[in-house]
Amino acid sequence: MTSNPTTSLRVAVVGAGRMGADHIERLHTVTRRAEVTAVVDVDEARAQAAVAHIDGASAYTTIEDALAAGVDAVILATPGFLHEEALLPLIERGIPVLCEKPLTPDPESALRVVEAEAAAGRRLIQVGFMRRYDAGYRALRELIAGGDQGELLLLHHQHRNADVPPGFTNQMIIHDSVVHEFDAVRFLTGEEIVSVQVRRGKSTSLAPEGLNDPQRVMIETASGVLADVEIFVCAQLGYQVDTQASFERGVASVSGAAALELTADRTKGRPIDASFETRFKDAYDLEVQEWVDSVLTGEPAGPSAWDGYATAACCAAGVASQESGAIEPVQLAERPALYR
Ligand SMILES: NC(=O)C1=CN([C@@H]2O[C@H](COP(=O)(O)OP(=O)(O)OC[C@H]3O[C@@H](n4cnc5c(N)ncnc54)[C@H](O)[C@@H]3O)[C@@H](O)[C@H]2O)C=CC1
Ligand SMILES: O=C1[C@@H](O)[C@H](O)[C@@H](O)[C@H](O)[C@H]1O
Repeated sequence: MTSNPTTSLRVAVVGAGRMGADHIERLHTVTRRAEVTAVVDVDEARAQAAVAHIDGASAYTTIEDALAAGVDAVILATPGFLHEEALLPLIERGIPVLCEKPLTPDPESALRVVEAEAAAGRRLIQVGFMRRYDAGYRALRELIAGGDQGELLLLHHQHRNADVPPGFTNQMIIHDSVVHEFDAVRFLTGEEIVSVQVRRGKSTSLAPEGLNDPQRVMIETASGVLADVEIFVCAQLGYQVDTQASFERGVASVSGAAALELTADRTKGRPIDASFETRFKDAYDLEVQEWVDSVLTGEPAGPSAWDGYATAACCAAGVASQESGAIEPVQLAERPALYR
């Protein structure tokens, strides 16, 4: 796209499920300089329902049909294992994409996407790591970079979901959920992750068949910062994503609890969010706005396909460690010049 502040980006949202529907609403009601002109879903009724209240938007069952009608950019919100087959043709056609995380679930397919983009010679893909747009995570990153509290030594993450659908597997707990912490650790420290260890302990009886929940993940960065993650996706209590950082001279916390502490009805406390849609609403809004603006100006700025690949490599180490219990090294290919 050429730089023109009055242009309105014609966006196709591919996948009108839970996250796609949230992005469609955001584009329609919050985002400036963009409009939803197409919704693509293999479930035709779902695509039609998603556009019913949006003037000028049409429903499709294939990306090709939507592109033929004229689209400037795509938000890809199909399940992660379907991302590669959608991304490769979009890269070939030079269409910018905001791809929901994970870029792809495994490093081999993620590297194919990176290589295709590097061959195209320009950044077209932004990955939906929305924590990079959260005010708390941004402030923590600045604190770490500024060094006022001394060196960062440890990060502690709690990532709790109320529940997950049947069929959610041990592998998914890593590449659908912990992938956010892999990216957050890389974002906060500015370092690559060198090893991952996962311990599966006692499991809640409330997890779907075949899922160990919670699990404990230990991450080590290139300079030796250790980050631990409690990932607990059937925690019942609501949606909770918090991080504490221990420095040489202090501790800083990122917490979603913005509400007042209230003492009433024999209870003292703060409400927590029910789901990611509310906990990270401001972050998703900013993520999509900055992506739209970067497409319009032709200056990509958000998390890249390389970030998607590097986190997929961490996921592979995590999945290997779920079986071995060992500290598994993260193997990375050479970073193409496009991402340096
Ligand atoms: N950033 C975040 O916090 C979150 C990100 N996500 C990510 O968003 C993506 C979608 O997840 P959900 O919305 O939870 O899944 P979902 O299962 O609710 O929706 C997926 C949709 O894609 C459609 N679909 C499947 N194959 C398709 C194809 N070939 N072409 C077009 N449509 C197709 C399905 O019919 C369905 O409507 C995933 O990558 C997931 O990891 C999901 C939740 C939160
Ligand atoms: O991306 C997300 C979901 O796909 C994932 O399943 C959840 O665990 C995360 O908290 C949410 O942000």
